[in-house]
Amino acid sequence: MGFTEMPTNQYVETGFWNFDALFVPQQHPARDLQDTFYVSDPPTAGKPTKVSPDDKQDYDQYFENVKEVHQNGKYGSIGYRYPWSADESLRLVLRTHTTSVSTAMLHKLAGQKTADGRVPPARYFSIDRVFRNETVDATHLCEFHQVEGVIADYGLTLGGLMEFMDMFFGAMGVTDLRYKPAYNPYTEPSMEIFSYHKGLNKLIEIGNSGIFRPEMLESMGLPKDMVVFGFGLSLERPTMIKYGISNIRELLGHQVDL
Ligand SMILES: COC[C@@H]1[C@H](c2ccc(C#Cc3ccccc3)cc2)[C@@H]2CN(C(=O)Nc3ccc(OC4CC4)cc3)C[C@@H](O)[C@@H](O)CN12
Repeated sequence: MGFTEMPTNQYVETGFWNFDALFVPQQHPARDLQDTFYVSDPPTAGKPTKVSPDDKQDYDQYFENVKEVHQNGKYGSIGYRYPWSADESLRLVLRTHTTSVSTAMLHKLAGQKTADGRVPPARYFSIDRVFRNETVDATHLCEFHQVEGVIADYGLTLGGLMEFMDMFFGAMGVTDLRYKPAYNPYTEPSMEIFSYHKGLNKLIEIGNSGIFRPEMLESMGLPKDMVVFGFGLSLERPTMIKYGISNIRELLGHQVDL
């Protein structure tokens, strides 16, 4: 479907890339210790800097834009109006979603211009480990594999996102999807995606999606008329359903024949 794989081989992120750049406020519960693993050594990282000589991006301006959009609002948003802390944004975490990588890829895209001076459309995907300080039980571990896709283009609509999700899941034989309004700090509108599972005789949640907010996209320098879809699901849930596995531990480690 034209997606390029994202480089997701870095599990430790700053709060900046995992939360602040996604317009997740510093008081958001997802940033609490009961949800996020913080790395204590080293406790913080330096401010984001150029990743390679051909990196055209102005990271100082990006950092200022993120601070401003949280603290006072920007780009037509009233923001959250709280004193944004640079130190808090530089704390290190085990990434709670691969959307931190999608953010870095979109920021890099914003620095690219085609001959007509426009940021080119792009499609990125990743499938990799994410870490959450969850209470471990039969279906939850402190980590899971997130499948994520991002589509950046001009003139995209919410109906188009639904149509794409119908195609994406349709390719796996999952049809007749239902969409339910949801909330993510970084996407507005957001939708949970459901499908009726004949075997389980009930509607099951098969993913989440949304349109990234201007507070996130314009802060990184993407043009106002560029729209970006994001969607995600896990690898463990479909695997457990497909193979009738009730305990998530059966997916990992040595198989113990009882
Ligand atoms: C803390 O839980 C997060 C995880 C995981 C998840 C949720 C959201 C995203 C996302 C996202 C996103 C949204 C907007 C922009 C960018 C990314 C990614 C993974 C699954 C997402 N879920 C999930 O995978 N369910 C699922 C997926 C597929 C499936 O069968 C396949 C079709 C054949 C069956 C089930 C839904 C639930 O399991 C949910 O309770 C658990 N979710």
